[in-house]
Amino acid sequence: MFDAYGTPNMFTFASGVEHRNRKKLVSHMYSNQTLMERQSVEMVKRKVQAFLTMLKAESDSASEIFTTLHYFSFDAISEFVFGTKYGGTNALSGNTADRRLINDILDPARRRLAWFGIHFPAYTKWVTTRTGLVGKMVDGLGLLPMNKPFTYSGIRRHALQAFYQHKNAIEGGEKVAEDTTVIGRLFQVREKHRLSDMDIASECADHLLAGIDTTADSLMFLIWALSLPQHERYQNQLRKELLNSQVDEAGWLYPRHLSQLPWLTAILRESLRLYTPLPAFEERSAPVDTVIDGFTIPADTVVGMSPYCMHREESVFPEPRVFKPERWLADDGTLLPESAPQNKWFWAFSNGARMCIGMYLANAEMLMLLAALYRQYTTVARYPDTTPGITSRYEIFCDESMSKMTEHECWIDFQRLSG
Ligand code: HEM
Repeated sequence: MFDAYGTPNMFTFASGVEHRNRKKLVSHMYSNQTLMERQSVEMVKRKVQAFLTMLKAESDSASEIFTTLHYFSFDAISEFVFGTKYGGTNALSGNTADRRLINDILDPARRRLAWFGIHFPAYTKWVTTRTGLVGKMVDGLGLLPMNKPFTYSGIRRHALQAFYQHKNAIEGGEKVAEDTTVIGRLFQVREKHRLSDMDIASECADHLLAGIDTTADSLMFLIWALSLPQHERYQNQLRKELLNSQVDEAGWLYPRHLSQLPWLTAILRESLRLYTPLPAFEERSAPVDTVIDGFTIPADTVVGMSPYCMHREESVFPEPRVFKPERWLADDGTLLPESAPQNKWFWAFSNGARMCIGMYLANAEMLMLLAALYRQYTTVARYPDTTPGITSRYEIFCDESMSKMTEHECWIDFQRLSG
């Protein structure tokens, strides 16, 4: 589904070898070590600062956090993939064209398109790629699962334009593609690994798309959950922990310390457990017969696991529908060890060879934003009886214990702490 410009990328390669070779080219850029050492941390700090500035400058509209957190994740991932000069966006600081690109994902018809893409891939590919007279006929006969423009088409256009800007700049002798960006890294290795223009463009577009909704939706559900009256004690606990933590001279918590703060990490884990933004079945198949736990799985059988189901396994997560961050803490208040069953069943970023490459980047964005936000603000859900809803593949995903839901909308009142 996420081929871009008709060219497969890491996410869509069916072959394990092609997938592995491509992943190796960029995986070190996404490692925790590299992210913490490089300017990425500074980039995330700038985005967090821009988010807080927007909260003050546009306090009315910034309260709708489905949208504003998309600006945050979009600006962060676009700079990580493309840098600041060509392709990095400025939605947080008010660039209207960049903000408009987010509208790309709002049309509910995208779920019908996703359903067709999964169940009738060949048909969907054919009808959605017709142009000219045939394209007009396909459209006129109502054969398209979704009216144009399709989901992500504006963002894909933006990514393609950024690719050509880089290419032209490099050919003109300009040094723009530093090795700190994904596109820079791919241009560096393109000769050795025989990457075509569209290989690079498709890979970059996919990383851009993969880093927007996921991070924004996760943050939205977390802030919403912490802002419900019944969870006030967790918000207070988090704030206490943050205000007691060491900060640098500019008032930032040290990024390396963030993932060791028990309440911050426990709240993030619990939110990703209940509200993982990709809850659906993750399909896998093997080219040879495989024996797992004594069961023979014939070659090419599609198997999979769903984070939604794994995260609601009652023997591991008692009262699975309840938001309980303390389930991630030991009796002495420290975080559970990595070997604890809860951690083994935690599947928000998947696992194995195809697991999320952006996990550490997403964690850095989420932890830094939450730490800065809850040191300065209290948050209250404006409609505490209403869950926000997001699009996950072809389902709407929301908190199923609430009777009301609004899709793509979440209102939070931010109150600045005095002092
Ligand atoms: C909270 C945020 C995120 C969550 C929960 C998440 C979750 C996931 C999951 C579950 C997968 C596996 C999907 C499958 O196998 O069907 C995945 C893959 C992937 N994610 Fe993320 N993701 C997040 C953020 C990011 C970010 C910021 C990036 C930045 C580039 C990213 C890039 C990718 C890529 C490229 C893949 C494909 C990896 C591969 O095929 O080897 N993700 N993600």
